[in-house]
Amino acid sequence: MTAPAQTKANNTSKSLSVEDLSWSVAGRRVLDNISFGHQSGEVLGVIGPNGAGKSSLLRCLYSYLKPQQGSIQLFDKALNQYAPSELAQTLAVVLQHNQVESDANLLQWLALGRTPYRSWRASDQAQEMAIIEPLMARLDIGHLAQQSMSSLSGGERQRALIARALVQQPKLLLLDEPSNHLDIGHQIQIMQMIRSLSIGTIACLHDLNLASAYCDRLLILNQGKVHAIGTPAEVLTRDTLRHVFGVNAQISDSSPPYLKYCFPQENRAEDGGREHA
Ligand SMILES: Nc1ncnc2c1ncn2[C@@H]1O[C@H](COP(=O)(O)OP(=O)(O)OP(=O)(O)O)[C@@H](O)[C@H]1O
Repeated sequence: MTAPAQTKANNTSKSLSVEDLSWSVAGRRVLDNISFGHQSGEVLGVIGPNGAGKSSLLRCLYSYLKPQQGSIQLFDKALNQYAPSELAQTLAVVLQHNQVESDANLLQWLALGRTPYRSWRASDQAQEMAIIEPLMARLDIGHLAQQSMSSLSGGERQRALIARALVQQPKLLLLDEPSNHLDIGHQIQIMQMIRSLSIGTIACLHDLNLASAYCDRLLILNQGKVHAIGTPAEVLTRDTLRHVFGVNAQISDSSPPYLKYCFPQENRAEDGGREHA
């Protein structure tokens, strides 16, 4: 696998700061006292087993869910102080489930990503195309420009969604499973592209090898709590894999570390002590 670029975090300035965040639903605490910072420009991967709270955390970060406790500062301003259009110029989100209800063709649909920047005057189409066309080329969807959104394959639609998020020209990108629906070639292409962006990214990822290869730091969530946060080499340990994910794996000494799973798994979670109540 391609070695990652050097760290993207350009300095110690924070784009996002989360303090003591908790969110409960139906009497259950799904997110429990979460605190972390995101450095400007860095790629932060959020990993953890199914149900750990990754998507819920992301939903809090783009203001869809309102945590009952804690604070979120986005570029030094409280998230709940952002007006909708200001937030759309600051954050772009790609969700895990990528259904798109639209009869528009890809190009028309991508142009809607410029809505937060449009005034009452006619939009500047030439300027919008200068933003959209290079992104279509970069995401390998230029040949689909005239095709209707409803006819795209799952992988094409996923790349279209990422392009649409970037058309917004956000300062921070939130991605929930960006490699969903993608073949391995496009998974690597997307992760490499994310690394090459000048803006920072927070991405929920299930593939720990992709996360290790392409993220500056990883935040491991387990049962709604931060289990660990640090570089892939710091947090991807055999103990964590066994206790959080319930798997046995060999971890290379290389940087970033590469995981090799042991098959068959003789000591799965039930025997290996996953941190379940
Ligand atoms: N609106 C809700 N009502 C009830 N339970 C919820 C709600 N939203 C999330 N949950 C529960 O909170 C837990 C965390 O869900 P979440 O989708 O955040 O996990 P995740 O880490 O993203 O999981 P996955 O890897 O499977 O996508 C799950 O047990 C889920 O069922």
